[in-house]
Amino acid sequence: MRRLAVYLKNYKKESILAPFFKFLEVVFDLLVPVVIARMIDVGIAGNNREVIIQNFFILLLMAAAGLTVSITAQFFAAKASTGFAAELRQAVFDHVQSFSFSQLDRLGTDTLITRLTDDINQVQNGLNMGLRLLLRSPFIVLGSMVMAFTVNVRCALIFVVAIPVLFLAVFLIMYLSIPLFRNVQGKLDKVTGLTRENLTGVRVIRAFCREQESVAEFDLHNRELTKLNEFVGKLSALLNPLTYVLINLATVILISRAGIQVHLGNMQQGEVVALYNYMAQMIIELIKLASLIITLNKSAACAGRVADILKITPAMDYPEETAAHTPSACAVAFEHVTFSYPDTGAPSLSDISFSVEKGQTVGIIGGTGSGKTTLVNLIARFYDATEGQVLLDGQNIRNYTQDVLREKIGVVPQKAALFKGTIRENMKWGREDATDEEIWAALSMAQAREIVEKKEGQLDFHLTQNGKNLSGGQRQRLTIARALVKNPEILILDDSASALDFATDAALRKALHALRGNVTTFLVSQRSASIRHAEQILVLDDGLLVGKGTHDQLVDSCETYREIFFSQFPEERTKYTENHKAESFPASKREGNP
Ligand SMILES: Nc1ncnc2c1ncn2[C@@H]1O[C@H](COP(=O)(O)OP(=O)(O)OP(=O)(O)O)[C@@H](O)[C@H]1O
Repeated sequence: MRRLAVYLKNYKKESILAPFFKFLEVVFDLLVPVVIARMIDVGIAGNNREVIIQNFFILLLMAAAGLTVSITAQFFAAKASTGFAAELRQAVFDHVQSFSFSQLDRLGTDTLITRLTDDINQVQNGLNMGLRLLLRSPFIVLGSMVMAFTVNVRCALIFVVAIPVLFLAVFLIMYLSIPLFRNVQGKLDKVTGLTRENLTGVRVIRAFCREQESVAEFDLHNRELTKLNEFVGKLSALLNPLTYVLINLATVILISRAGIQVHLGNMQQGEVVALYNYMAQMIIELIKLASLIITLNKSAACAGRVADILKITPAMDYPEETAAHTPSACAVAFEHVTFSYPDTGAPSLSDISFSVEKGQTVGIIGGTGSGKTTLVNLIARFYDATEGQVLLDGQNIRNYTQDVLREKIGVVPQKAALFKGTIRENMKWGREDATDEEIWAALSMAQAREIVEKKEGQLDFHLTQNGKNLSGGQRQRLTIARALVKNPEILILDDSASALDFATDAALRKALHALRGNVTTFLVSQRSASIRHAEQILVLDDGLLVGKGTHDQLVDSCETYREIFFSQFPEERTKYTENHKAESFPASKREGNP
């Protein structure tokens, strides 16, 4: 909680004024029984009309004043809590942005969504209630006791016993339910995760007729959440009957004691009514306090979860300034790089070494899960190598500031991600000050010009969330264009042409070829045709670099490459086998010549 308090610093005034006005309301509330007692004992008992009317107007005035201060307190509490929640949400969101991919993988998106939304809402709710009621209820309870002493000391002693017993009951329930609220939020993470997965994959679910299984799984987790919520709810609900029983017991004792005192002539009826009123106020306040404590419990559990996120220090640190270095002819080099994803056993890349000259086009090929994406992710420093080092322009990648690094590298990820907004806005993610001409040039190069020209409003065409109003191939071409707008020194296309037809893929490669000299390009692909003409091809197999060289060199020397290539070009296998035979058994040998 203390970690979160800093986000309240801009709302100090509101955080003080809200309980202050609530305190004024308490004062008015505590004076009401005294005025009523005077009305009864002086006005009614003495048949004094003037006193009755006078006190009636005093009560009206006190009610109006009470209402005004109550609304004012509500206003300040709402202002402080909504402002606090907005700042906290922003801070958590900003903090999450600084997490490394490993940290994001480990935490998972679902829990981050719950913490940024539901958890922060619960904290906001708790703060709002806390500012208004946390002081009011104890004020009223203790104030009632003090006022009871001013009315009759003997009877007031009942309050002295009743109040600690009541507080003990409230504390006990609180102690039992706090840890359970954390579990509830954990289960909510699971339900959020399932909701997200099922809604984003709804088409696949329907295509595979998995609706029933999805519903059953959701049902199971939803029921678990409900069960736990019910249990916590029942535990919390105990609070009301428990406080009622205790307070009613105290009331019975109070009335029987006070009745005797009135009978003996030591007390007046109005004073008994006042004492009863104080007891009634206590009941109401304790009930409010009980529900406040439930809300505060929930809110404390959620605040803890939010604070846990803020506590995480970003695993990836960047220097303040990029270290000075002499430019190298080598754009990218890997020196004995090994990489393991967090919490996984075997490394996804083992002892990888290669170097790439500036302006070269590098093809990366290998089977599914062989480590292609992992390798290019290390070039963009989405992850840090577990062992060995990655060099950019002859300098360790860790010595670059984040901005310099991001400026140097343009990445087109495997999954084309576009954002809600116009095409122009999406293209400008590459470079904020890109002109329309530059955007069109990038679109042409990415074979996306025609797509945009056909759309209403062209660059002003509105993309829906995730670019869902485009086809998969169209989205891919736009993401390639976005990376090209950036004009990076190193361009990484991670299987970015997989949804393109062969002709478009070939045209794209031709256009990228024209970039040579300026840009070092990494082309990850499962298609041999896409990388065949690269100056250097890296062949991965199960995290190992099993071949590097040109296409011809690899066909001769690398079994894995040969297999991939021949599986896609079977006619080449026949040619290769024949040539190979011819080399092994030259014509002279076959004819039996020496
Ligand atoms: N975020 C992750 N956490 C844990 N393991 C991962 C993660 N991403 C990939 N892996 C594992 O690392 C290995 C290499 O994965 P990678 O995505 O680099 O393969 P790839 O060659 O790009 O595959 P594909 O051609 O299918 O895209 C795989 O065994 C995969 O299961």
